Amino acid sequence: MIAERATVVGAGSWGTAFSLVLADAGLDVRLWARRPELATRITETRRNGDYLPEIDLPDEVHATADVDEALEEADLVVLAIPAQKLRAGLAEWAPRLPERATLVSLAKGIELGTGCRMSEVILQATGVAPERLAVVSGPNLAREIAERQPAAGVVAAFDPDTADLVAAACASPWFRPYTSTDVTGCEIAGATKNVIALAVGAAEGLGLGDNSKASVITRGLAETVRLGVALGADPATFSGLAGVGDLIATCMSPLSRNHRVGVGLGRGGTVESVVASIGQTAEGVTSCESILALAREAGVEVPIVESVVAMVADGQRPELIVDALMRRQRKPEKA
Ligand SMILES: NC(=O)c1ccc[n+]([C@@H]2O[C@H](COP(=O)([O-])OP(=O)(O)OC[C@H]3O[C@@H](n4cnc5c(N)ncnc54)[C@H](O)[C@@H]3O)[C@@H](O)[C@H]2O)c1
Ligand SMILES: O=P(O)(O)OC[C@H](O)CO
Repeated sequence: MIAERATVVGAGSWGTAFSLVLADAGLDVRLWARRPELATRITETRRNGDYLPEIDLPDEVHATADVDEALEEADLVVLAIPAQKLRAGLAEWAPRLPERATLVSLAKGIELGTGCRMSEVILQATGVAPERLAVVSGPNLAREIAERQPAAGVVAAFDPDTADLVAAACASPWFRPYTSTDVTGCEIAGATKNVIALAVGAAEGLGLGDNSKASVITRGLAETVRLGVALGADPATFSGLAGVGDLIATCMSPLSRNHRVGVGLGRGGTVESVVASIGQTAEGVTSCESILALAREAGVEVPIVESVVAMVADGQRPELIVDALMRRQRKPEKA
């Protein structure tokens, strides 16, 4: 089976960029925008002025705010709304999903309150069989993808045939999807790197240099692997595109919203003011608390995640956090 028609739910940065990926791979794409006026503007200008203003969208991308029109004959339904909004959003979409459509999650977060990964939220909210679900992750900053800069990603699914189907639907000369069956690993890596990027951004905002940032990235990877493995992930996933690949992109790029929020906090801004000034989703801000809760439940130490929670949720100053991390008990690196 091949996918011919896709619906992308959510016309933000990544939903818009991914609709272009699918169109370049040869699919007919419906891009659903929550606001009818945005759908109209995209149709009229062939651009999404709110999120990717300089990018011309291919003719195969059709914007709409009508759920039924968006879903008509969809082979793939790609979910590109923020993690904390997904369950509520799916309540509206679930009863209208085409019976055989494959669902694809793009969100990189962990649900607050439940600790659910996005695949778990989707399965619970829609009741679809796990074989009909895939997750796309990797170092995929929306702007660079939309500019068609060459990049690779990972399509993870419980069923290898589903991973192949979705990979075929997004493959192009400039987007190279690899496949995986480690859904848990890709999701934990994708959500946790956002939190590590907040810490790295804060270090940058404090004026610290590359040694400090590389140290946080590397130890952040160590705690991500510990958490992922405790939750059943394959350790190899974390040295792949969804792991170290995305960690590097998000921690180092000024395009990353999580990195930028971290920089703002390091410079002394409040969470509210920094997040408002960016005006887009920075998943680490909300998911840091749910990731910490998951880690505590699994009995895993995640000191950097804990520090980010102290900074984001408890308003602690980043300088104090650096000090606390540096004063931790010495131990073997691999512990
Ligand atoms: N932007 C990227 O580079 C990128 C890359 C890979 C993954 N992601 C992930 O994709 C997800 C979406 O991120 P984004 O960058 O598109 O965010 P964004 O802030 O750019 O856009 C979010 C979109 O979701 C819509 N939305 C918000 N609440 C909604 C609701 N209740 N119901 C329906 N729609 C709602 C918004 O209107 C907006 O169109 C996040 O989990 C993010 O981590 C983003
Ligand atoms: O802009 P961010 O921080 O949400 O990161 C975007 C992507 O997840 C990078 O792969």
